[in-house]
Order: sequence, then C-alpha cells, then structure tokens
Amino acid sequence: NNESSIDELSREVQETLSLSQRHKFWETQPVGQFKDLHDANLPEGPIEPPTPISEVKQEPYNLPNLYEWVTCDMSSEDTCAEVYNLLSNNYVEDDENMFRFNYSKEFLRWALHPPGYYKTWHIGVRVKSSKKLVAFITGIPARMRVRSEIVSMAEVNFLCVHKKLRSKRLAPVMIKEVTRRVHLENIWQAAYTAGVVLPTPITSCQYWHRSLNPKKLIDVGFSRLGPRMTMSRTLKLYKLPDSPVTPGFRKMELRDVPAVTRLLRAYLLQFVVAPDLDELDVEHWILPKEDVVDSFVVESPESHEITDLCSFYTLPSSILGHPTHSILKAAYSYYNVATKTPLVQLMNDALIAAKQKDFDVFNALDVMHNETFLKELKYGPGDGKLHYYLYNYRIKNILRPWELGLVLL
Ligand SMILES: CCCCCCCCCCCCCC(=O)SCCNC(=O)CCNC(=O)[C@H](O)C(C)(C)COP(=O)(O)OP(=O)(O)OC[C@H]1O[C@@H](n2cnc3c(N)ncnc32)[C@H](O)[C@@H]1OP(=O)(O)O
Ligand SMILES: CNCCCN(C)c1ncc(F)c(N2CC(C(=O)NCc3cnc4ccccn34)C2)n1
Repeated sequence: NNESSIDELSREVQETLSLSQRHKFWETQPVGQFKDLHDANLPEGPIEPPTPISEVKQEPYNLPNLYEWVTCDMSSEDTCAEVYNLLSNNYVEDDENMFRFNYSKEFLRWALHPPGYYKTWHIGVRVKSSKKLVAFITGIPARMRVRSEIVSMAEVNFLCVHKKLRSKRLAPVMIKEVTRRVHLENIWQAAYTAGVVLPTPITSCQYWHRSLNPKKLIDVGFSRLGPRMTMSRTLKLYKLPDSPVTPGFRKMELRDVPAVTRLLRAYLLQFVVAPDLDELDVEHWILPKEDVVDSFVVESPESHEITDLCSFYTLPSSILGHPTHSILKAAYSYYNVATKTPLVQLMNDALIAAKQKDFDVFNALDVMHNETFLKELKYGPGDGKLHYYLYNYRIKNILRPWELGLVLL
C-alpha cells in the first residue's frame, strides 16, 4: 500500500545518505572507500605499499595541549586498573544505554599479551596535570590468512575516549598514532571490528543470543516475554540438561594443544579470512583461563583422538541503573570445530557448560558454520550488528558472514 512504499523509499534514502555521508578522516585512509565499491578493476590486496621504516614518522602525533601520550604496561596492577576503570565507565554501550561492556582486568591482560605482543601498541592518553587516563587504543600482532595469502597484521581494539572528551576528533589521532607505531614494526595491515558502519566493511555479522537465565534477562530488559508466553512457559522453553551429553566431552588441557592446533588449522582453511594459529597461539588463545575463556574437547572414548572443540569467552556487561542487578554474565562463542559430533549437539553441550557456570546469556555471531545451529538451539536475533574491517587491504567482493573464520574480542 502507499504507507509501506513510502517507508521503503525513506529507508532507501536513509541508506544512500548514510553511505554518502562525509568521512573526513576515513576518506584519507587506505581503506576500501564507498565510492570504489563497484570498481571491479581494483585488485585484491594491499592498497598502499610499505614505506621504508626510516620514512615512518619517528615522533608521536600531536595531541591537544593539555594531554600527553602514555604507553600502558598492562602487567602493572595500577595501570591495568586505570585501563579497566576507563573502559568500565566509557566503553561500548548498547543504543539504549542500558548496558556497557565490562571487560575484566584478567581478560584485558589475556587479550593484550598474546605471543609476540608489543607494549608500545598499548596506547593511552593522560591529562598532563592530573595524570588521569582519558583515552586508550590497542594493537596486538596477528598472522592472518586472506584467501591464500598469509599477512602480518595488527588487531586493533579497545578504542575508547572518555565521555567528557567525545566529538573533539581525538579518535582519528588515536588511530593515526597506533598506525604509526605498527608501521615502525614493519606491519602494514590491520583487522578490526566495530558496531558502527565505517568505510568499508568486508562483511557485516548479526549477533544472536541464547537465553540461559531468561527470568533475569527479562527483569533487566535484555529480552522481553514472548507474545502469548508466560514466564513458566519461557523457563521451560530454555531449560537445559544438567550436564553435557556427548561421551568424552571434557575441559581442554595443556596436553591437548598439539591436537587442537591440528584440528583448528585444518578447519579454518575453508574460510576466506582466518587467523593462522600455531601451537603457541592456541595455547594462549584457547587453553581455558578462569573467568576469561573456557574450552572443551571431545576425546573419543575408543581411540582417545581429539575429534571436536568448542570454546567461549567471558565478557560481562554492566547493567546501567538497575535496582537489583548490576552485572549481565555473557558468554561469547569463540572457535568451534565439529568433525565427529554433530555441531548442533556440540554447541548444545557448550550451552549446558555455560549454564553450569552461571552465565545468563550465550552470544554468537553468524560467522563460520554458526547459522546451522542458531535456530535449532533457540537463539534469537540481536539488535547489534558487528562490522569487520581490514586496513590497507582490499577484498574484491564483500564476504558473506559464513566466509569469515575470525572472532575478535
Ligand atoms: C597498519 C596498522 C593500522 C592500525 C589502525 C587500523 C584502524 C583501526 C580503527 C579503530 C578500530 C577500533 C575498534 C574498536 O575498538 S570498536 C569499539 C569502539 N569504542 C567504543 O565504541 C567505545 C565508546 N565510544 C568512544 O569511546 C568514542 O565514541 C570513540 C573513541 C569510538 C570515537 O570517538 P568520538 O565519538 O569522540 O569521535 P571523534 O570526534 O573523536 O572522531 C570521529 C571520527 O572517528 C570515527 N569513529 C567513530 N567510532 C569509530 C570506531 N569505533 N572505529 C573507528 N573509527 C571510529 C568517526 O567515523 C569519525 O571519523 P569520520 O567518519 O569523520 O571519518
Ligand atoms: C570491538 N570489539 C567488538 C566485539 C565487542 N562486542 C562483543 C560487541 N560489539 C558490538 C555489539 F553490538 C555487541 N553486541 C553483543 C550484542 C548484545 O549483547 N547487545 C546487548 C548488549 C549487552 N551488553 C552490551 C554492551 C554493549 C553493546 C551491547 N550490549 C550486541 N557486542
């Protein structure tokens, strides 16, 4: 009818406007630009060539007068606490400002101290007079495979400017500074994700949520009681067995690292973009760390072969302004490989394990083979999209989420 066609038209206008909006900073960067989207002649690969290290700007970018750069040593309890507090009060919130990510200190140390990390890529901005930390951005080195190319990259994350210093164009300075410091290590590409649309996503993923504690999720406004649903019917709908059902399902141990590395490397080869993980990477990223990352393997009772892997990371959210609940305990699907157990059964065991650990919700992106189990395991679509980006590396055609074998924290 007339109404819907007007809605449709206004949505198209909005989308076109949003693509054409000026990106004064991002237009200057070696990233896919919206105007180039349909230019099929542009080759896949680096957009700009490396420059000799001697030609990289040797001194830090200028900050507004009152502020100074600081390298954050995350091994220092005090510095880690300052970073934790800045993020806990000023990092990503949902659109309705009901929740804010609350990455823990041990999680931040895990995320920022992988094999081969550079302390100089953990960058803070302080107020010169008070020494207060008011901004942060990080990079970690990562070997990435894009189709058949192995590319050394920086994974950039935890970009945060204090709420009181927003909209002063501080973010572009933070980004240029981390870029400069990455260049000094002769690395010319990066990977990052954001909940906002920037030039130009290589793919855009949808979040899905599986309720584990539906009563709390409804109490805090994370989810709503379904239509024609009572609370008791809802509790019954999401009820899970008390323990995992797969024979041989157990917590991953150090001795499993070689087998899990083989399993994960073989599995990730099918995706267009994926990390190129060796045993040291697997030991760091996948071995269980309490309250940070959980991982489980299926060891065949007959052959003792490691046939499957599932893992999830712990990322609580602060619940803003709720009278009785202050923390939402969320598990995020990480890397999962099913070679013998059906993936849907493996991921149901992951839900059961997360419920046993008192998580309220289990989140998953529609990357890798995740969309094959989301509906059957009663996940609901979230409102948050996560856009993936590469810096200084053009991908010919936008990828589908299932072509992506990369989960960032
Ligand atoms: C070779 C090595 C390369 C290494 C670098 C690779 C690139 C890494 C890129 C970073 C990967 C980060 C990954 C994560 O951590 S994603 C999580 C980002 N953090 C948050 O959302 C926390 C809460 N928000 C804030 O702290 C601030 O709003 C931030 C700091 C996000 C922006 O501060 P503010 O709101 O005060 O704005 P401004 O006036 O300073 O600057 C406005 C300009 O900034 C562009 N902007 C806004 N949000 C983002 C964003 N999430 N990624 C990239 N750019 C972003 C925006 O389009 C505009 O540019 P343009 O549109 O005019 O052009
Ligand atoms: C730069 N690293 C990207 C990963 C950070 N991650 C995990 C993330 N980035 C953007 C999102 F949209 C998102 N979502 C999970 C879904 C969700 O749970 N939405 C409700 C909610 C609960 N708590 C929060 C806190 C902030 C935003 C939404 N929240 C949406 N997750």
